[in-house]
Amino acid sequence: MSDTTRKPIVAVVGRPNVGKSTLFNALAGEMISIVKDSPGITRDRIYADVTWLDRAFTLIDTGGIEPDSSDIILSQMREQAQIAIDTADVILFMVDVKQGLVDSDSKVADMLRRSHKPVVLVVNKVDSFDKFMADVYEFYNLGIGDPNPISAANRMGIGDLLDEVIRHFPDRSEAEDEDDRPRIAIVGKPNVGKSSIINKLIGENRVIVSDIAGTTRDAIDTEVVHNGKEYIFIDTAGLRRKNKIKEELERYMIVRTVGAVERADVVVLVIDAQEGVTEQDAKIAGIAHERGKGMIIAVNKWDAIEKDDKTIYRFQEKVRNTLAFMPYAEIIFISAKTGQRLPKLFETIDAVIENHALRIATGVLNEIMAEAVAMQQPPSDKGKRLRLYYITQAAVKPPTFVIFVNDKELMHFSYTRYIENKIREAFGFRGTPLKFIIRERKETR
Ligand SMILES: Nc1nc2c(ncn2[C@@H]2O[C@H](COP(=O)(O)OP(=O)(O)OP(=O)(O)O)[C@@H](O)[C@H]2O)c(=O)[nH]1
Ligand SMILES: Nc1nc2c(ncn2[C@@H]2O[C@H](COP(=O)(O)OP(=O)(O)OP(=O)(O)O)[C@@H](O)[C@H]2O)c(=O)[nH]1
Repeated sequence: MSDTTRKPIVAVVGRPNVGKSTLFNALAGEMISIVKDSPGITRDRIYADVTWLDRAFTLIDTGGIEPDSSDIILSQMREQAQIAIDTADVILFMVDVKQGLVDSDSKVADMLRRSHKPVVLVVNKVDSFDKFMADVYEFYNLGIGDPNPISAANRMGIGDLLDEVIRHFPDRSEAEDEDDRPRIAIVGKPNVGKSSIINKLIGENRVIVSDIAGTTRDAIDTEVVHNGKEYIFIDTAGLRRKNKIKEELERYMIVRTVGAVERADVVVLVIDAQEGVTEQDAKIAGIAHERGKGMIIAVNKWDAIEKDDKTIYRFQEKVRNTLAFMPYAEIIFISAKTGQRLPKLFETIDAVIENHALRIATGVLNEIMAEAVAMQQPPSDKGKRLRLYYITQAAVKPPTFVIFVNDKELMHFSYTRYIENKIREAFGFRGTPLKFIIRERKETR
């Protein structure tokens, strides 16, 4: 059974105007796998899911704004590069053959080289290989390996580039047995209390806290031992920066969140009880939903608001409405300050980890489906009735089911949802999304 977590992350870094967005659009436009069931989530160009050959990865664009002085460009490129170093498995460093080699490129290249992360150097705007190849060689001076010439606008050289990128991905078989400790990402807007929660969890459990050796990225990973079990907490705190414009801050938040969520099994989305649930929270939740992660919504600072006996239900209803695309999410009301219900948070994390990796035997699944079909007749169209032949669980993390039917067109979303509800009634699966793949099989009788 396959485990569908941990897609590699590829981050694009480069000066303004080198063509990052153009490359992004070329890759995302043709190869993006669109996830259709996240209503209310607008996808901006900050990240995209890309598939090349048989490998899927998440592409992140760390750039965005157009500063006007070269000082600002350099400092912002450094920040972009740092984010890429922190979150990516492979960094695409993009330069422009028309602008040639500029000083800030060299400085960023030094930084990337020191990180020891795999870097793929992309030289864009090579619209004619004959004409510009001599200029491409100049970029060997950056000292970060072979330049890969492309023309993003004309979609030339992109296949070779992707081959090169994929070559640097961690080996799949190695990656699988590398580490089976559950990974929990703590995500949320700035200032909601992410660090406070992690500190409190660590404090209460008197644990070994270590910055796990290796790459810089892991510096934000914290090992926690609770009841004799080991967990890895992935922290996205510390995004508050001075003098940042709102859009820019939002981009950093999303990039960091995608990076953390991608590496996690379970996501704890922290919401500030004082502020209530917001669209920004929904955007962050959407990232976890699209990636099929286990989901816990922790409403923090519960100590700080005035309450009567209905407050909790009203709050819960608001969260459910705003995050209506993830009815499976667990909700818990906590206070990092007083420690209220933090032990419950650990219990919830344990339960969600278990549900996210739960496997159900095929025989039992088919019994449940047969019962469900008997209780509510499948839909029909133009005299043809939907028939459900067989169901089996094909994967965990998240639990993924394949249903074989006579005609895919007849399998309406609402009937799939009905089957899903029956499976949830039987097995719970609280806190985890379930995926359904509908396959057609010829009439057997
Ligand atoms: N000739 C040529 N022009 C290109 C190519 N790729 C992109 N451009 C042009 O370069 C300009 C900048 O491209 P963008 O993709 O917006 O660059 P960017 O790196 O995303 O820029 P920022 O958003 O400022 O970071 C646009 O005018 C593109 O049309 C290419 O392969 N050849
Ligand atoms: N009243 C109350 N205040 C809290 C609670 N948790 C955190 N705070 C306060 O909220 C502020 C932000 O807490 P942090 O833990 O730094 O929040 P964060 O989400 O890590 O913030 P960033 O680093 O910006 O991402 C601090 O002043 C905390 O003391 C809580 O449960 N109750």
